[in-house]
Amino acid sequence: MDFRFEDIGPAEVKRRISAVEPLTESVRDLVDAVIRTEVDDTALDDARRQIDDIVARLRTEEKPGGFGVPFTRDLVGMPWGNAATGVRNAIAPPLRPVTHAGVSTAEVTLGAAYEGPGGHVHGGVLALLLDQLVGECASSGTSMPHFTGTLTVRYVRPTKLGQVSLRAEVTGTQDRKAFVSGEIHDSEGVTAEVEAIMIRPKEFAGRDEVMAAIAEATARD
Ligand SMILES: CCCCCCCC(=O)SCCNC(=O)CCNC(=O)[C@H](O)C(C)(C)COP(=O)(O)OP(=O)(O)OC[C@H]1O[C@@H](n2cnc3c(N)ncnc32)[C@H](O)[C@@H]1OP(=O)(O)O
Repeated sequence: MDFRFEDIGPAEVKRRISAVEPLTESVRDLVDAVIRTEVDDTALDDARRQIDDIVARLRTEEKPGGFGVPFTRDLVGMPWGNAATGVRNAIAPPLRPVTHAGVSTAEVTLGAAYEGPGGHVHGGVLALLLDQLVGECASSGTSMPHFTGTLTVRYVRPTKLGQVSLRAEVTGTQDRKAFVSGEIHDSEGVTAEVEAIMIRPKEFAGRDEVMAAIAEATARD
């Protein structure tokens, strides 16, 4: 598992997010524009050249592999490359889950980039968002990371592109397992339901073990 530690606090986290997030939003907008544009072939080719120049500039300094999940000195995770929530990831819609009293919720707008059946959301995207939400729900309930063991999605009916809301709740626990139920709604009601078995890996017996795993990974870097 790629854990790292960075000796930074909330002000530096905020600065880094505000520096990169506008770029992520612009790239998300770019993805949408490439899908929907009706400009001619010359304009498409011109756009490609300009984008290739920008990519080359960004790649002059880059990390190997993925972004990983660095932790701050307060043990706050920074999963900024995460496919569902990452503040650096233009593929992420992004999902912004909020957990209160054991219930996780999120509202997100899914546009052209998330299409599967015409005018409707791709089933894999719905599974991605539900997976993330049940993960955050199980993990925030115990303040310990839980990974997805089994995720069962029932697609009730097609989900219209546009705004959707998600909800997840822990329905039971047994040793290192948390059982989580959830659902997705579009403007006309429930479109998908999920049942998940989330598991806290045995190496994470408590906060001390998580700290040790982060320290070990940081020392390896
Ligand atoms: C805040 C963070 C939010 C992140 C959200 C992101 C969610 C994700 O996408 S996580 C990525 C996808 N998931 C993974 O990659 C997980 C891959 N699998 C694993 O790492 C391991 O198999 C793991 C951690 C799930 C279980 O391993 P381990 O801790 O060794 O389990 P093990 O000791 O064999 O079994 C413990 C219990 O879980 C059960 N179990 C094990 N695997 C599964 C499974 N896949 N499904 C259901 N139950 C399982 C066992 O039967 C056992 O139950 P019991 O105690 O009743 O006998």
